[in-house]
Amino acid sequence: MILVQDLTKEFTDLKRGPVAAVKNVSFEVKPGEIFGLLGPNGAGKTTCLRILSTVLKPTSGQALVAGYDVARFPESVRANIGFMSCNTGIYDRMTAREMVEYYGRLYGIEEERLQVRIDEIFDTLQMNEIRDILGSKMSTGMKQKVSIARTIVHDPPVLIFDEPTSGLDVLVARAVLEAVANLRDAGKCIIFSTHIMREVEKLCDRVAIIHKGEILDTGTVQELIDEYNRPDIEEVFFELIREHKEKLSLT
Ligand SMILES: Nc1ncnc2c1ncn2[C@@H]1O[C@H](COP(=O)(O)OP(=O)(O)OP(=O)(O)O)[C@@H](O)[C@H]1O
Repeated sequence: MILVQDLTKEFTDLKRGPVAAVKNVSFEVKPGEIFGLLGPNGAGKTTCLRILSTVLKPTSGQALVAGYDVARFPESVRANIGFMSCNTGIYDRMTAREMVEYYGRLYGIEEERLQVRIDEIFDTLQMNEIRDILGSKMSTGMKQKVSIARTIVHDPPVLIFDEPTSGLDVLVARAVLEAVANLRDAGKCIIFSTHIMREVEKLCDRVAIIHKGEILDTGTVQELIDEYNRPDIEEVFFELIREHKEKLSLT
């Protein structure tokens, strides 16, 4: 469903010169799987997800999403993905239902089907009590539910979540994680970036640890714990980053 091979993205930064935000990254994500990208600030997670969602073009390498090459068939890729970050916008002057309808229409969903789909989503995400509330009157939790609803309104097979719980309180974050897990159980192919170890432990079927644009290792949480003989994923993470920093300082 997602196949990334040797993906590299370089930016030209006025102060720092050329910056390789993503370096020869490769991984695969299957339907019914949540693949985590775990990395500190500036690791390259957002750049990688922006390439997958066709906002940025790769400098080299290849990424296939739902069978389409992101550089050659961006429109087909966009029809097959839903993208959500922590600051996915909510319009103040629209109600929850109007917002989800608006995005459904942008995706060209035929009206009758759209209404059925929205009823279905509002039931599953338990949003019926907020359907007529305006964006300006919503709590953060309500806004996040609307963001998830608009991300999945066209029922895409691939979902991309870029730190979706950033800045949320524990209750709202938990509801978001539950919604993501339910989408996985419904067979979606999900990529999920985070710097929160607990989210990886609870949610991700496999995880790639990323630092300075490079994937340092990939596996299930248990595989990584066993491979590095550490008590938990946090310790694996710090060990890998320490080794990588050491390696970079020698080159
Ligand atoms: N448009 C740009 N121009 C120049 N450098 C950029 C640009 N976008 C990102 N970078 C650099 O690329 C690197 C990776 O950034 P990216 O935003 O992908 O990291 P991240 O893992 O998502 O971190 P964060 O959690 O802070 O968002 C950083 O060094 C960043 O400064």
